[in-house]
Amino acid sequence: MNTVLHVISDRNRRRLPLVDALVEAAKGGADVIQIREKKAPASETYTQVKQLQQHLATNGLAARVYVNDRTDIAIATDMDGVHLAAKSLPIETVKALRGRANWHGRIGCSVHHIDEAVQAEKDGADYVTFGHVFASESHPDIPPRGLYALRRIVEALSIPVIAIGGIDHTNVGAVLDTGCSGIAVIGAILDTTDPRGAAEELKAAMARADAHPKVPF
Ligand SMILES: Cc1ncc(COP(=O)(O)OP(=O)(O)O)c(N)n1
Ligand SMILES: Cc1ncsc1CCOP(=O)(O)O
Ligand SMILES: [Mg+2]
Repeated sequence: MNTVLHVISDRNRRRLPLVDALVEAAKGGADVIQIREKKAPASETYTQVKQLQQHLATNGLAARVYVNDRTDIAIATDMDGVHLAAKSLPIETVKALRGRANWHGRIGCSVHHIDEAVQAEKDGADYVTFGHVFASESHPDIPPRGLYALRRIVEALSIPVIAIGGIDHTNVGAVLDTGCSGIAVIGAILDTTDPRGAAEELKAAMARADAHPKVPF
């Protein structure tokens, strides 16, 4: 069964212009591209999403596009999903908005502990992301939470669990061995001058892992 690769944008951790880097990642096999620009005004994120959607369509790329936090932009641009962070609207509220807008995107959220993960599933999240699993440049002051904690969350939940934090082609096999449904990365793809090659390398390592995700993403 396939596991998925999410690539998350970070304007401070990329070598190429951001949209170009994300399109290259999609060419290399990224399944989901998430626009995560916490400090950008709505109009800027909206424009970035539109550009990315257009470039993916022009290149015939099937990668799905998600946005971090901004349910309004997800609905306005008919995105494939929204990823809710700790300070985002509550899951139940976003589900209600989804229904009212007749939008069909998925709603995921970040969790940092098993209790939060169980609660997110109860609240109706379509998937959760747990991390950071390994040391990550994004969280230099917080100790990594590790593979054991990831495995416990996978075992406890019936929705897909995506792993994040410090994941690359050298350790992705151990991550997928937990039964999680996929991975999310920034540095392994964006912090390179060849995001396409890096995505291909990571997808090849994922394929070699012969993973058996508990649930498909
Ligand atoms: C797929 C995916 N997983 C995790 C994150 C991290 O979310 P973040 O915006 O950092 O959320 P909080 O840590 O603030 O709760 C993500 N963006 N995407
Ligand atoms: C946003 C986020 N949340 C937990 S770890 C992380 C950063 C992931 O980046 P990298 O893949 O470079 O460790
Ligand atoms: Mg975070």
